[in-house]
Amino acid sequence: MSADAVEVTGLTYTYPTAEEPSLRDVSLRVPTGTMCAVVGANGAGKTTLCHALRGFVPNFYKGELTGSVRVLGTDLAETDGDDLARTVGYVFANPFTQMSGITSTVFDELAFGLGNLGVPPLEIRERVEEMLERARLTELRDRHPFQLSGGQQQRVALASVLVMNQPLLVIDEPTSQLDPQSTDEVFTLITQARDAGRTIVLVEHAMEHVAEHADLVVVLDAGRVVATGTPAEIFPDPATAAHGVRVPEAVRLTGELRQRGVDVPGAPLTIPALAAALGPTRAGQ
Ligand SMILES: Nc1ncnc2c1ncn2[C@@H]1O[C@H](COP(=O)(O)OP(=O)(O)OP(=O)(O)O)[C@@H](O)[C@H]1O
Repeated sequence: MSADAVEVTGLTYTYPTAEEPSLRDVSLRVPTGTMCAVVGANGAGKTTLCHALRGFVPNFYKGELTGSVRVLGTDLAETDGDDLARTVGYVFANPFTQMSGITSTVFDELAFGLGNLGVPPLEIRERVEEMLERARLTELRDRHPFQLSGGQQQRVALASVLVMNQPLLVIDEPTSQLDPQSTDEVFTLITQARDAGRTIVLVEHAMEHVAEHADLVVVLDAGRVVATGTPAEIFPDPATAAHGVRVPEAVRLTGELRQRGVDVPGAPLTIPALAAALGPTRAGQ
């Protein structure tokens, strides 16, 4: 297998009803076992890029696509839907879209995809029980998925994909409806998946978490990749905010402190790192 789980080369894509391309000559590589965050302003093309990694673009949405998308070394143009379902797990931004719509409990919702993949019933039970536990969903196991709150549905949607163990996970805004504690928990689950060797492509607006956990950040602006690098390379660069990306609070505060003449060493990305950079005496004053 290639060392890169994702290799996108010269990808340009236009939706059937659109006049302009939503992705323009996009090239990017995501090494296997890493977490890549895709960031950018509204309409930059983040979801469209996610769709391309799962083949929804152009197979479902149609439209015009040039360039290539390779996942785990295979060109998606030569892969059928069943193979892709085994290879790429996809978490939609709207959990309602994710729900199968035919199960009546959270337990069955988590089991649904495994059943479709032909996993034996005993193994399904074990894997679902373990996932419910890890995702702190055990208390909701007998509830109807449509009777849950938006945030609870979002956690169920993520868990129903994580339980399938595909090697590539494409996750579109998994924390948009979550409170801070649930957001932390979701990042724990995602980083555990990465640390277990799975590759993650993530669209996320919680930049503190992106800064702390992502290995790679790709900045999109009007369908183009305008920067790629580590969080430490991307966030302190003034060009990033100029592309409409909200930077972590620590980066903004560092800028303000420096404008006021405070010497902040390094490029802290998180509040604890900023406090540490300021040193025990100053932080304690
Ligand atoms: N089904 C569609 N048909 C036509 N145009 C579309 C379709 N979906 C998205 N677009 C257009 O493609 C561009 C990129 O949209 P996309 O949803 O990928 O951006 P995004 O970065 O995910 O935005 P957001 O942060 O608001 O979710 C936008 O100009 C949007 O209007």
